[in-house]
Parts: sequence; C-alpha cells; structure tokens
Amino acid sequence: FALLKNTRMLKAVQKNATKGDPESVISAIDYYCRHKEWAMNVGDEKGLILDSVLTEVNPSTALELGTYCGYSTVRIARLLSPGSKLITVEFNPAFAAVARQIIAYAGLQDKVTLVEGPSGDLIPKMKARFGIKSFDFVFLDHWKDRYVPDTKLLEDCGLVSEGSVLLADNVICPGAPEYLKYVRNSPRYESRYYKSNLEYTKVEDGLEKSVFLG
Ligand SMILES: COCc1ccccc1-c1cc(O)c2[nH]cnc(=O)c2c1
Ligand SMILES: [Mg+2]
Repeated sequence: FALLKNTRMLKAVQKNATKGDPESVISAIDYYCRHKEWAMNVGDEKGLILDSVLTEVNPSTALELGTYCGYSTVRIARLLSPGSKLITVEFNPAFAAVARQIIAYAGLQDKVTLVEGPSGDLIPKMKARFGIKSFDFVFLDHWKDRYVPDTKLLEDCGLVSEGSVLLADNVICPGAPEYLKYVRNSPRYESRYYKSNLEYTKVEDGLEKSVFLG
C-alpha cells in the first residue's frame, strides 16, 4: 500500500494540475497530502521558507539530496534563473521514477538532473560527471544520518565554497541532532534555525540554514 502512495500522488498531479504550470503541481501535491494521504514532502509551510532562502541566494548551481517525489525539486527549479541548474539525488528507484514524471509534468526537466543512487557514492563524482565547480545552494532532505557525512564529503570534494548555503529539512522532526551540533559548533559555518511545522501537521519541525565561510 505504502509503495503505491507515490503513484497515487502522481495520479493526483496529472488529474488536478495543469501541464507546464509548476505552481499548480505544488498546489495539487499539497492538497492531496493535506486532505487525502500524508507524505514527506517539505510542504507548503516550510516550502515558503525554502522559497525565501532560494530567492535570496539565487543559485546558479544547486544540489538537492533526497528527491522523493520531486515536490521540493519543483519548488527549487521554478525559482532558478535561466541557465541555472539543479542536481537532485534519490536512492530509491520507485521514488525517482515518480519524481521524473512530476518534474516533467511541471515542465522543469531542462533545469533538473535527477541522479539515482547513494549520495555518499555520487557526491565525489559530481565535479567530473557534471563539471560542477561548487554548489551555491544545497538542500538536505534525505536520511538524517547522512547529513553530517555528506556535508563533510561536500567540503572534502571542494563542492562548497565561501558563501555556499546549506538548508537542512527535519532538523527537529525526525531530527538531526548530530548535524545541528556539527554546523552550530563549527567555526566554518554561520547557522540559523527557522522554526516551522512538520509538513501538513501542527508538530514542530524546522529548517537550519548554514552559510559556509570557507
Ligand atoms: C519516513 O518517515 C516519514 C516521517 C514520519 C514522521 C515524521 C517525519 C517523517 C519524515 C519527514 C520528512 O520531511 C522527511 N524528509 C526526508 N526524509 C525522511 O525520511 C523524512 C521523514
Ligand atoms: Mg523532509
């Protein structure tokens, strides 16, 4: 049943959204997840914080760790300037298959490269495979125990530079305590917590924004 949830979400997008209209795709998913079946999209409330940080950073190259069904991929890609690129990484092939279709339905496939596989294996290959100098923006929204190792990997691979912005979802629920300790205690990051709620609920959650100081 749970496996098919993402295909039901895709059907809801195809039924209720307008092809090529990212806003309608975002609204269709939020409506479905609020009124029909909860799903772990960043959601509309935390999504507004994501939008505001993105608009401030205006990245030319962005990375998303944890695509899921592509909801935040669409939120990010719709705000990218012409010529900017988003790479999104998803480990689960069933999620990736749905995400590709939702990203395409929103008409954003030319701005997005979806890569399937474990983030820990893929990050060291990013420079060679995609000619990335460094990421201006990284959205961490995958397995919470990968937040710290993948952040260290991005540093070691030279994929973050002075001014790069990391934005992490779920730092309260399910929680990423090791990550909060890492970015808040490190002299190499300027960190700030944006209090919000777990998607489609009244449970507290939030986003941690951390600027890499080089
Ligand atoms: C599978 O757990 C779902 C769940 C259940 C209860 C509370 C939170 C979450 C949750 C919420 C999120 O935004 C998430 N984002 C990315 N990867 C997650 O595993 C994740 C989990
Ligand atoms: Mg999340």
